[in-house]
Amino acid sequence: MISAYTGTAVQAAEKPLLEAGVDLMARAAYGLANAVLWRLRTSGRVYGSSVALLIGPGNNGADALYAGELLSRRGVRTTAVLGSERVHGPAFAAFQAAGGTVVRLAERGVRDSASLVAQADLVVDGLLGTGARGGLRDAVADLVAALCEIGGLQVIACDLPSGVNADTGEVSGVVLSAIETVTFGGIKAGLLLPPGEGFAGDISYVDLDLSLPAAALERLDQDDLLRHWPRPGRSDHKYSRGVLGVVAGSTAYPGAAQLALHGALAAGTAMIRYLGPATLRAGGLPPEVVPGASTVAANRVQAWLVGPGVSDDAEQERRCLDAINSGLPVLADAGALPLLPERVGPQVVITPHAGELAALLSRRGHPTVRADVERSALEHARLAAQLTGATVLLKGATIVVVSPQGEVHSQSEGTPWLATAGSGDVLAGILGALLAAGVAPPLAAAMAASVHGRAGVLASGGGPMTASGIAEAVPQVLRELFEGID
Ligand SMILES: NC(=O)C1=CN([C@@H]2O[C@H](COP(=O)(O)OP(=O)(O)OC[C@H]3O[C@@H](n4cnc5c(N)ncnc54)[C@H](OP(=O)(O)O)[C@@H]3O)[C@@H](O)[C@H]2O)[C@@H](O)CC1
Ligand SMILES: [K+]
Repeated sequence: MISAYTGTAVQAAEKPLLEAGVDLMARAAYGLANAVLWRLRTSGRVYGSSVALLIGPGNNGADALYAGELLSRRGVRTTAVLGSERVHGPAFAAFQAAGGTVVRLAERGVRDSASLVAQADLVVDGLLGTGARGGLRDAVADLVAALCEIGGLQVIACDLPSGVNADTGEVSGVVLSAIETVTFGGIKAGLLLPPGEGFAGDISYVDLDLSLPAAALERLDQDDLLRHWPRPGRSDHKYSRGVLGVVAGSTAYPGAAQLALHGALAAGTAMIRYLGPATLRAGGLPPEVVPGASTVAANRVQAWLVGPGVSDDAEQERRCLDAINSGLPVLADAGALPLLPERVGPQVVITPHAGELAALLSRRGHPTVRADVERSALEHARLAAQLTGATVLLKGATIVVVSPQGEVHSQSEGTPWLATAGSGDVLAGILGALLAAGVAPPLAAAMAASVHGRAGVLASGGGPMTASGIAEAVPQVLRELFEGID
């Protein structure tokens, strides 16, 4: 499990150590300098290479300056570009004493400073850290915009990319994309949330031995999947492993039902009862799927998966609603989302993409557009969980899961190739399988996101793939997971 924290929590945990005289900044700077040295070494040389340091007014800038001091002493040509009048005095003095060059943005101007920075082998972003309020401003924002336009820079972010909110991953204004973020004391939640994660690159962690509180966000790893993924015991039979009821598809969208069913079967559901249009029941179903009784109430199942491909079909919509109101664990996706009652219980999971989440919030009196959700995903997913009472899985390159109790997970094992029609239906199937097997909604949602991403990577192999291919790859992902386990 990877745990991540708010900036405030990390700062609070630093306080007692700082009061006891522990030089945390020296440890942070040492970690940052080592990351830079490693990058320089792997790209050819340390001695005589050049590093530009972008320096802000606070302790984030101080970390970068102290790292610059260490780099200068190793023979690196360092240039600090001071973004503001204010700078951490002792760090600045140490940097200068080690022979670093200083450039003031206000004197040198944006264009000149940008071309100077762009000539460096590596750039360290020490403009803003956990003390930031909002994004980069004024000439510093112009400098970063100019650097983004030049492009191709090798940037290492100090603690977090400046302009990314440490707690939420929200991005304000312009942000330099890093190849690596060296983060101190605790991984900041914003580094594992969209859109911030997209700017962070690889995350390196410098341990400061802090006593941290409960995590603000958790990300499952391979061990968590192995520990929690349901596996049949010797005495299990097809009913005891959990029966999934599926309400999916319509005459207009038969494929979505197919993909959701494939996803659920691939993820290990032993018994599926399907409710849908006669045309689909008559021959278009995978042979393993059992046609269910026509009403929701007449089917004995442990969980429901409703909504994929449901469109303009009153009978299917009635079934979706009955399933949502059944009190059983239920995953409501796609066509079921507009049918969601005002409040539901915590056994309900909804799986919107950004546009669907915006529509859901707008229907509930919070006018929202897709771009709002994309800019601050966590905030909007959290609001939806609070308003509906459901666990929310927000789809995207980084998937965010928020439970109505406020638990937050994020997963990003996937590949951009996963953005393909039907991919979400397969995800719904995987998640439905876990709910039917009795896994609690937030954990089920995070595990489904993880396995869906891994299956996408396997199916893609670096190239295009189909949604069916994702479902076909799921058993292989699980086989590799269980390898060596009895
Ligand atoms: N304490 C320690 O020993 C350790 C600290 N650590 C490091 O410290 C970092 C946190 O340091 P920090 O609290 O100084 O915050 P940071 O973000 O550097 O600067 C805040 C300054 O910027 C200003 N400002 C705010 N928003 C702004 C904006 N949008 N645009 C422009 N300016 C803005 C704000 O101004 P003010 O609020 O005073 O007006 C304030 O002066 C943390 O990320 C980690 O790197 C680690 O080394 C571990 C040990
Ligand atoms: K930074």
